Amino acid sequence: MSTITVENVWAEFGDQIVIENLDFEVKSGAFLSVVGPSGCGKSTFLRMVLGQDRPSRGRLLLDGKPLPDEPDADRGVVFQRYSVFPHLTVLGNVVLAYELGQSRFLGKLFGAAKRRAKERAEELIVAVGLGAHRDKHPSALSGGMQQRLAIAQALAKDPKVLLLDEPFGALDPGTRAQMHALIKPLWEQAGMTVIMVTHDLKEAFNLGTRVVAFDKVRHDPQAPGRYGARVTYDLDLTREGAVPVLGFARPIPLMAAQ
Ligand SMILES: Nc1ncnc2c1ncn2[C@@H]1O[C@H](COP(=O)(O)OP(=O)(O)OP(=O)(O)O)[C@@H](O)[C@H]1O
Repeated sequence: MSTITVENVWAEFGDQIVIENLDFEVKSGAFLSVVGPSGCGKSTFLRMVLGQDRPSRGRLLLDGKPLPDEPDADRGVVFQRYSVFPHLTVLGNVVLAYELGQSRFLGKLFGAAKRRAKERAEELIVAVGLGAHRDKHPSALSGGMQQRLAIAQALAKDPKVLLLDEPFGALDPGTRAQMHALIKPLWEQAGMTVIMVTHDLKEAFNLGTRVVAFDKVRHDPQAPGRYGARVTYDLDLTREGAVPVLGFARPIPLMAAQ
């Protein structure tokens, strides 16, 4: 199980409100796509779920328990540009990620556990299509291959929740399509809950079981930071004839919202 509850969550930086009052639940095993205009707080939301940022108000729960305030093995993440370790091979990078997931403080495994780490890393490298490249260093990999490596690293921790922040944004359309074909079965097999931030609506709908749009519904021209983004659309794509739960097609002008 890996249900995420977003309970009255706000993100405020000084007097700038970025996110106001997000309140929804992401079912265990869902693939949630988060879309919205630039600067509306999508990455901030993802960082809060990851534990890199804290909500200024509200709570985030995983299976009913508060998510720890710092990243842990329950949560894997892939960013648009992932900083893999340049001095380690493909295999070395995935083994290290596995070791860090298993032995957080030492970051090292020994004996049978080390052998298991290597076996698991090799399975993952094959699963993401890098079997022929396991001894290469990241500098010898294309952008798409580096993202495959980043995905293998994230999966090595066997996370309950996988967070994807524009993971395919820097890839050409062909490689992007290959990555879509790769991520879907990996998600289905692992039974993880996925939250993916993307600017690409087609990608959001192709991969997601649910699409949520963030946007500001109130604007104060005198104080741009006064209002934050909320959920303006929430589409469950597993339902037949899915319809928006909330129907704000466009941001509501300040006067109309009052
Ligand atoms: N630590 C921080 N301190 C101050 N402001 C921050 C911080 N983190 C995020 N912000 C602000 O929050 C706002 C939303 O940023 P965020 O990156 O979450 O948006 P986004 O929707 O992911 O944008 P994009 O689609 O362009 O990546 C921005 O105005 C940003 O400056």
